[in-house]
Amino acid sequence: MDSFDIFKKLSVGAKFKKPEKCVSNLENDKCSAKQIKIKAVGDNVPNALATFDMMKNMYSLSPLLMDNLMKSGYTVPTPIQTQSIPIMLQKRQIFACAPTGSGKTAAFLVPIIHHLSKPMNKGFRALIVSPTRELAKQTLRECTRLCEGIGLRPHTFTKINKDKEKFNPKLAQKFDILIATPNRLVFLLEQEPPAVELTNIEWLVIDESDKLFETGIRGFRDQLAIIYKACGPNTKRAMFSATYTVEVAKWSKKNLDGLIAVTVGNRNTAVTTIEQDLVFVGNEEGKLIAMRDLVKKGLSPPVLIFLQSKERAKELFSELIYDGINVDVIHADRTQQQRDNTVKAFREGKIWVLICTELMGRGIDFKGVNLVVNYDFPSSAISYIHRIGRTGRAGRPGKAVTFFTNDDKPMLRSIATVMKDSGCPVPNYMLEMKKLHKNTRRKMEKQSIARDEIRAKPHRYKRPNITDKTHSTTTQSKSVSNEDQEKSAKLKVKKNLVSIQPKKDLVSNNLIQSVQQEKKRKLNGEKDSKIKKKIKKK
Ligand SMILES: Nc1ncnc2c1ncn2[C@@H]1O[C@H](COP(=O)(O)OP(=O)(O)OP(=O)(O)O)[C@@H](O)[C@H]1O
Repeated sequence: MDSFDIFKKLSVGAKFKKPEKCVSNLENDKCSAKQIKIKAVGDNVPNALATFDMMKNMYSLSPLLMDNLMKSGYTVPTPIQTQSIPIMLQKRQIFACAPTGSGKTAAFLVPIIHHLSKPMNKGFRALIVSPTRELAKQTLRECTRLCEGIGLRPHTFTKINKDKEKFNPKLAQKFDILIATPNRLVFLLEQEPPAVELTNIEWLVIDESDKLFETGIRGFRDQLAIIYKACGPNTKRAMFSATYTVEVAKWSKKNLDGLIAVTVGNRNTAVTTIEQDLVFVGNEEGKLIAMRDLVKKGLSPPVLIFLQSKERAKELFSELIYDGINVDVIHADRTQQQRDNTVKAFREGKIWVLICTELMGRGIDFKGVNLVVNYDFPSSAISYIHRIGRTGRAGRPGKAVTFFTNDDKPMLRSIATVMKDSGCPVPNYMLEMKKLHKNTRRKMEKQSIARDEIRAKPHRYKRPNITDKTHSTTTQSKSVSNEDQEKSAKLKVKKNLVSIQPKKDLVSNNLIQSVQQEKKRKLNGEKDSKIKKKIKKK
């Protein structure tokens, strides 16, 4: 059996055309080695193509687009790309489900760029809807990279104050692809006259489709209905997500003519390259101790820590900032500019540990995140899959640690099941726990658990008085002199910096430089005033 036959065998349900030339080439070998399982259901499913060259030959992809793919380091299509690109190149509507970090963004961008082919001055001809502004900006970056030299002009709205938004429809003539959040788009569509024109949209992509189909008070679903209505009747639609929900599947089947549903791997499982741990921490105090324990044992930045609310994210930030960790926090209360700066600094390796909320749970592609910590237990298995999917992307290894307390036990079974399905060992008792009724589970998913404030107990960990000049991050007794406190603080900072020393091959030079700068700064005793300022700002 040659490599292509293996690839074919592993790709259950999809139709393949055996390539003439590339049976034994490296690209097909790579595909088969990854043990791909692709399922494509629909009438006349186009053949999955194992190389970009095959796509180029069969669909005349432009040499510029091919160059841009190579420049991005995309030498072999990922499994979702092998199947969804040909489907969209044949102008078929698609509902696609593929694991986190598996290259879904390029899977829809490549065919769209091919179809639009060149600028037309007709206004927006493709629309990509993303649930968050951070994800929209990231998609814009990838789109701009893939459009280089082709002349197509992608755009996302950047104005921060909605009242001041003066998006002139005439300006839209200069752009071809719009990437937007539903909130902003609906706001513009509801102006009198509408401030954005979507009648020329040929392709509409709903990224993170299951998120955008969630119901709520003026939920995404209502906004999507307004967006659909504003697009022309001949718009082709494509739905992409890492997780599958029956609602979206049903909706797509009913509303998308000639639909092809594509699933890569098993539905709603985590990526197998992520090592997953569940840690019982007893209570809130135990979480902080466990977190500090992780730091002590040595963290390999970049690290993402998820909390259930912005209030809790701020609280944890106020604790960890004293531990000499290069940490920052991102949540919806921060200004757009602050959020952008934080994301940029984390991407550049200037921040090692980023505390965040669900806002960063979906779609965000930070290169080489080594560890995801679920400080607060995720509210659903779907949320768990997306959160931990920020690591272990594009075939890289990653690690996820999830803390749980007695309060989290009702939801433990569903997370343990995800872990087991992705090949991680889990104690049997977790899998044997009582299964929640669907309605109870849904209710619980919508409510956040009321948790105690994140704050170290005074007898165990004395929070330093931030008005003191020489605060320490260690437990202090009243009798300890200022001099001793200062020494101890410096030692602690030094120890922490050593314990979270990053691995050279995994992080940028920037990161290493900032480790050294930080070390110097901390040891020079400049820490207090900066920390105070930082906390005030957040
Ligand atoms: N063909 C390819 N070869 C190598 N790397 C790729 C390829 N396609 C995409 N990537 C890279 O894989 C990473 C993940 O891609 P992307 O963000 O599109 O994943 P995703 O499937 O949308 O994930 P999520 O479900 O979390 O949104 C990115 O860093 C991207 O640059």
